[in-house]
Amino acid sequence: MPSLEDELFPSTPGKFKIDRGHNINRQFHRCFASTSTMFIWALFLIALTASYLSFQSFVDSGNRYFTASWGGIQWEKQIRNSAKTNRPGGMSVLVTGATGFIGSHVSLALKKRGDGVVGLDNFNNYYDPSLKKARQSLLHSQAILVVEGDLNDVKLMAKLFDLVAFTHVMHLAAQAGVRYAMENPSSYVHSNIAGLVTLLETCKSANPQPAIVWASSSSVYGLNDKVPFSELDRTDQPASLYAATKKAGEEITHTYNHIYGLAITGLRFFTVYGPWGRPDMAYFSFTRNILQGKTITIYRGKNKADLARDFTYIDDIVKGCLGSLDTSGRSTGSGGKKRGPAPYRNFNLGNTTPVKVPTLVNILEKHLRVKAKRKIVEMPGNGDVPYTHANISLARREFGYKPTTDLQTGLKNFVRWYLSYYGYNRKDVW
Ligand SMILES: O=C(O)[C@H]1O[C@H](OP(=O)(O)OP(=O)(O)OC[C@H]2O[C@@H](n3ccc(=O)[nH]c3=O)[C@H](O)[C@@H]2O)[C@H](O)[C@@H](O)[C@H]1O
Repeated sequence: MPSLEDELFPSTPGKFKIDRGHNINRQFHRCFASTSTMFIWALFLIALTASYLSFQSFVDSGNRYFTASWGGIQWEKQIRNSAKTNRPGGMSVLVTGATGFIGSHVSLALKKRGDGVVGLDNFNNYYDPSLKKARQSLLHSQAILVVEGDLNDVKLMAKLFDLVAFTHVMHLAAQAGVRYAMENPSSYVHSNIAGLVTLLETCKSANPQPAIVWASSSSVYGLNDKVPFSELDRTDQPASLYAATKKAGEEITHTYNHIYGLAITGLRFFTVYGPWGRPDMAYFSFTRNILQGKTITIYRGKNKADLARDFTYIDDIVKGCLGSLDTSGRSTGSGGKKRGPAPYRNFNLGNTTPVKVPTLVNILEKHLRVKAKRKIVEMPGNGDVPYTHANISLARREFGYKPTTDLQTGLKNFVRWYLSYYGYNRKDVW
């Protein structure tokens, strides 16, 4: 069987071998053979160049043939339909991370009140992608299209803005998780830094420029020990790479606001929980392990102090996101040029009531009616902070943010969802 190399480079001299017995025709044959050889070689070179160029353009078309499923007239129509608003003065919002926990809830809430929504998500496997697919089905049932693609795909991002004049971007796509940053640091740089910059570059060039609301994190307060955390407190002591990339995001967004006139709001979320939540988070994995009779590990801080979090319920966070979008103000630039100052804001979105982690476990035990097997260990030095506590007066003043769900109620809703989603019969548990 000929190798690929043999096929690409056939042994041309053999093909034009001259019969040495025909002397009269020798000159003619030699001449003919050399002309033909040159001709064949020329053809061959042209063919080779053409194949190289077409291969290059195939590769250049953004790897999308290999990795993503977007493009085509039908797809473009679906994007435009999904982005259509259904109320006077409605927004057209690009939601990144749309099949994530917060992204799916915010997308549904926007659609429900008549805003147009186009989702974007790369469906990565940081946690079970089937949960993301299930959230996608939910969005699909409400006529929200989620494009499968990566923030770093410059061509896709530009295409989306070619198709729709988005008024707002709700940027929730990120590599989440505080402790995972020690396992896979580059994924944080890829999504939270490079992906953010690609998004901002796209938004800066868009005409009109959208206003941007994006997910920062309570983790930016890092080792700050002044409580409750206020937006005026220092955020220059991150305790994890995750926190450092979120803090960097705040600095990067400030730059784009300053240079290009993009209206930008950063939301510092405080340990968000609830139905359709993230399986990597403590309340979720504790629930799974308690139900499976497995031991849960509870971290404890210095001097045996319990860790505490300002756990914030998803519905309150959704209200905060919508309030931020509604008050975002407008970007002022066009054609990549700033035309005047635009709003730049950062808000805490927390619950204002920190709860100790062992108390969270007590509440789960009560709702699940199963006793947890607990193992208490010293907090490993992997990026955790001992406690978080939000001062939310700024968000309250700007858009009336007022959380109303306590941890008891929120976890009850979560447990109800968990049991039904994973097919538990209540009798199995109680
Ligand atoms: O507010 C944020 O900005 C972040 O919130 C969330 O981080 P955290 O507050 O660390 O939440 P989460 O992991 O649920 O741990 C909760 C508590 O359980 C403790 N914890 C955790 C795991 C375990 O096995 N044992 C344990 O005690 C643990 O020590 C901690 O005290 C998001 O994940 C993050 O993406 C980001 O959004």
